Amino acid sequence: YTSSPFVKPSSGVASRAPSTSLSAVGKKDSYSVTLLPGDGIGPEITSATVGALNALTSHTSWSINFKESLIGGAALDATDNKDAFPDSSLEECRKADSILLACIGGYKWDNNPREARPETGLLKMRSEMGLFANLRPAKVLPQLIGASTLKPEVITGVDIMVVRELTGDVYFGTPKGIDVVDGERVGYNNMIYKESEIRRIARVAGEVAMKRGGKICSVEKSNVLDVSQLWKEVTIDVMEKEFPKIDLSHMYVDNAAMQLIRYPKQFDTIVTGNIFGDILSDEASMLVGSLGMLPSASIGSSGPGVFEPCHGSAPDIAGEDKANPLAMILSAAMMLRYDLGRGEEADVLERAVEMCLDEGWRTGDIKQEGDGCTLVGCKEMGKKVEAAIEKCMA
Ligand SMILES: NC(=O)c1ccc[n+]([C@@H]2O[C@H](COP(=O)([O-])OP(=O)(O)OC[C@H]3O[C@@H](n4cnc5c(N)ncnc54)[C@H](O)[C@@H]3O)[C@@H](O)[C@H]2O)c1
Ligand SMILES: CC(C)[C@H](C(=O)O)[C@@H](O)C(=O)O
Ligand SMILES: [Mg+2]
Repeated sequence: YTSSPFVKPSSGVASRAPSTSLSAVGKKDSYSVTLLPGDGIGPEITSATVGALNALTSHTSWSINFKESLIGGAALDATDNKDAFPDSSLEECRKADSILLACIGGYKWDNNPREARPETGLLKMRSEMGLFANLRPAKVLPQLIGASTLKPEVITGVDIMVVRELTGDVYFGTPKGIDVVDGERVGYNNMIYKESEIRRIARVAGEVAMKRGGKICSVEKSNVLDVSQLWKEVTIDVMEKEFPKIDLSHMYVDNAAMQLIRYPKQFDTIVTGNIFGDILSDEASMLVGSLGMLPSASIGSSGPGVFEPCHGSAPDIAGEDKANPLAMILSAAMMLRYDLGRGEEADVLERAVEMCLDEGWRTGDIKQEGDGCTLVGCKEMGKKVEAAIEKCMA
């Protein structure tokens, strides 16, 4: 399709996200994809994404078979609040070629005990499936320059890949809990990284950066934290021995949070731990214009990857047909490229998203007053993407 005059080479969000040697199942005639719609806006954006993928595969010789599974609050509701990621879902995920996840969480489950929270299901999935690397590209599209709260000259041309470690850090460290000590409650979590965990995420960052600008900024807090000191030492060692061409720099996370706003163009690839990556990637979404535009790929050293927007279940707009489905659709493009070995079709999907933006369709999160664009809902945005795909494939 890239030979079609209509399909310009994509400059899309995920297209600068190079495939790594991780996860890919490669080309097949028929792929099985497990869908995890989850909670809140999840079912709405999933439906738009499946519509876009079906529009795409109606023109290809290969197909995708979708099977839905439960995660998050939806799984808690179905299991009498027992499990936010039941074994049946894990099995479905393990045997699929790839997995598309929307988002989890919501007010209804916010007061559940930790083990019965939707978030616990998401963490269980990442951990059980060994998805230690989370790639979160933040590429500013020219069509959305006005959607950011930052000045155009600060964000034009920004193209950052956040490589976030996903199965370690305070998220998983033990001991953890809330105990009573000396008559008062004390809450604690443990920020912990093994050398091997740092080494493998540094390797992913090296691989990713070699296919991008060749520059890595490792973000930590080694001026204060021992775990960050180890992070820094191991990262330096990996780059010196395995990626000598990489231009490696180091930044404390507090400074990085500031620099991302001050001069984001200084960054190419950022490698960082789980909690810092979580925070910095949400921050980076405002360079792009909206959290509703940020896709991600969660991958491990083998088995299927999970492709998921960076945002949550947006309970404030759930069920109102207001959600932006583009982050999930762009996550599907990452799935095509990384897991399914279908880079050309991933280009088409990204190009279709850009065409919709060129045509002026905007969900509320990316609509500006006086921008001359047309406000659409989640469903309609999905249909516009489908129509753009038809034009691309014609
Ligand atoms: N990966 C995930 O599933 C994930 C990620 C983050 C938060 N969460 C969960 O989601 C719930 C809500 O968390 P939160 O409010 O802090 O974060 P959120 O990402 O759900 O929402 C933050 C803000 O961004 C908006 N937003 C997010 N995605 C959008 C989209 N696609 N289109 C338009 N607007 C969008 C929301 O309306 C809200 O105003 C919590 O239960 C949280 O734990 C889940
Ligand atoms: C919901 C939560 C567990 C999750 C995280 O912290 O990783 C979310 O914020 C994300 O970014 O995917
Ligand atoms: Mg987050």
